[in-house]
Amino acid sequence: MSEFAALGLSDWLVKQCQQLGINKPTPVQENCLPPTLEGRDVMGCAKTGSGKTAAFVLPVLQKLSEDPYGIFCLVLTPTRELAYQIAEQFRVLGKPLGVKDCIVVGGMDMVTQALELSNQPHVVVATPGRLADHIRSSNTFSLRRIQFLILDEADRLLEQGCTDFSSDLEVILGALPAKRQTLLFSATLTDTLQELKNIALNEPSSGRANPSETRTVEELDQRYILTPEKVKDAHLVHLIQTFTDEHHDWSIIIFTNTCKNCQVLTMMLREFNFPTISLHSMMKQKQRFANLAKFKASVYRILIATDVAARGLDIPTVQVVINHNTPGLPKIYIHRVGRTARAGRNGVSITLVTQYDIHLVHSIEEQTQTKLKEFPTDEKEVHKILTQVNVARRECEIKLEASDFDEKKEINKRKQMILEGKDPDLEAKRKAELEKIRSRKKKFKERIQESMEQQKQAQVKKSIRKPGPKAGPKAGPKAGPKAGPKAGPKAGPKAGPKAGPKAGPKAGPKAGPKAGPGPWSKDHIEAQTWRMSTDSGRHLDAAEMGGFTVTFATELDKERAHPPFCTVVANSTTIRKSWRDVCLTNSVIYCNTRVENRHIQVECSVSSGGRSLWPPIHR
Ligand SMILES: Nc1ncnc2c1ncn2[C@@H]1O[C@H](COP(=O)(O)OP(=O)(O)OP(=O)(O)O)[C@@H](O)[C@H]1O
Repeated sequence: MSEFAALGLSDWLVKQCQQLGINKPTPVQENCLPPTLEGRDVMGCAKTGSGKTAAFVLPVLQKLSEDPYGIFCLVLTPTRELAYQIAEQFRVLGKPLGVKDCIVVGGMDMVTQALELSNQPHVVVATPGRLADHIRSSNTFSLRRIQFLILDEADRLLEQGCTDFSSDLEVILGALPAKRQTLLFSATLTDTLQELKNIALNEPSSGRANPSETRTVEELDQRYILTPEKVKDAHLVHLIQTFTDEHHDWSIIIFTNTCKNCQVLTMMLREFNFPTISLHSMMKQKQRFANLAKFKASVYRILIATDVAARGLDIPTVQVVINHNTPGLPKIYIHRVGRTARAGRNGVSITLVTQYDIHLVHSIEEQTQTKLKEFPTDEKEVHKILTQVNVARRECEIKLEASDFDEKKEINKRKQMILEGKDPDLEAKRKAELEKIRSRKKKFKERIQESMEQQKQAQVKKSIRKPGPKAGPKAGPKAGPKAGPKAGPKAGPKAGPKAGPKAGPKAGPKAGPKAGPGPWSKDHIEAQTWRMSTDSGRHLDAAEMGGFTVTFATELDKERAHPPFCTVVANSTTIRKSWRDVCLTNSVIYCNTRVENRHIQVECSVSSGGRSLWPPIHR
């Protein structure tokens, strides 16, 4: 007797399995088949590529063959591609039974789906959003008699990721009978265990093989490459070149974090003549299916995808998975790398890690209980192509910006809002209002910070003015230590506006009256000068070169329309600098003259379009 038969599977199904090369049950099938056939709820948690789909398809088909009617079974899954893959398994394994299935996913014609649903299919495979739409809008079908509810990638369906299924699930669960069998499957069930148990209603049998073992398969060689962000693409091109040179029949999936990045990388790799195709949620559904079909048929050997392809896809030819970005969550990593090394085959995963992602690698290693090994690369070769690759990428980015990619994104967003019953224009208005409030708050905060900074600087200035050993003999008779016992307290905090003229022998008439107490007075400039000198440890040099640090970027930013000019008078020499120069020198204005004394007299003003901008109080 075959091992499948020993688990309680009917002869016709055992034969069907054998025809498909499924001879010996995998551990998850061994654990899940008997309780499902007994009528119990089941939670099947097993590694990627371990045959979880057959673990629920086989018992459902057996039960269906005993009492066939429609709609008998509902399978929910997070992605459209996965829905088609599951439906195919029902069709292939249930061929002798003539199983009628119906796929209900977004991006496809709703009327056709409604017609198919009303024809009482045996099995409905759906993504939650579209099925909930049908339940809300139509009464031509009923899910009240279903025997099986299956949540594939159950943890994804329950978590609140970028797509939140919770409200759709509520609608769907409300349309189902309480008396049913619920089967929950994923390679990463642990995080959402309690919610899953609630959905299962009856205490579910756990189909987990061994909870303490590693969470990725042994056949997977898990590697990483530590790289600076800007060398990442060169590493990617080099890796693909190496793999395609060495293996003609290998397929590669590259995961990246955004649709735009996916598109840019696809364009860039095509520039290097790699047969590349993409899969992301901003593509039309028909295009998504077509691209996946071409990749499965090895017409294209490289698929660049977002996490829309991270779960469930079963493509045996995939030998390599490259993570162009390190996944933020270990479970996303587990699913991504699980696209290779499936059903006992070998595979390699390579994660490109920047210095900022090292902590992510640590948590991946902790969760998977596997240490990632470094992938040996020829750095010299990578650096040889660095400029070429980065230029190609930039060109592709420019091309994409020139296309209507961002516009399409907006249109898709609007469509999504309309589907969710929201008014896109109203939402846009609300968003703009929110943005205004946020920016007002931000400006307010900045102003407070600025004034605090000014207060601090004023204090620094006052403390500098205190006669100390550094002000020394050059600071003039009154400010220096020789000024006698009274010099200290007078030059101290109470010295205020008078500190300017008394600070040194060259204080001169110009500096005197204008050196008011306000934050934008030239005293302020001096304070800044001193602060910069001491901070940078170039106390004397800065003064000798006549360098003055002036902090006015926030004030000037508002005036970009008329490029402002900055006029500095240092020891009677006037220099005029354009705003651009000031920017380029990091707000340090350098005088042309060599200054003999550290106590330089400075006047600084900034004007724009004939108007004086700075300092606002004194000029
Ligand atoms: N008992 C078996 N013996 C050999 N191959 C099997 C067996 N059961 C399933 N398979 C094959 O293993 C492959 C992976 O199966 P499946 O897609 O169900 O994995 P999975 O556990 O659902 O993976 P994932 O977690 O990535 O969704 C399929 O190609 C399937 O046909």
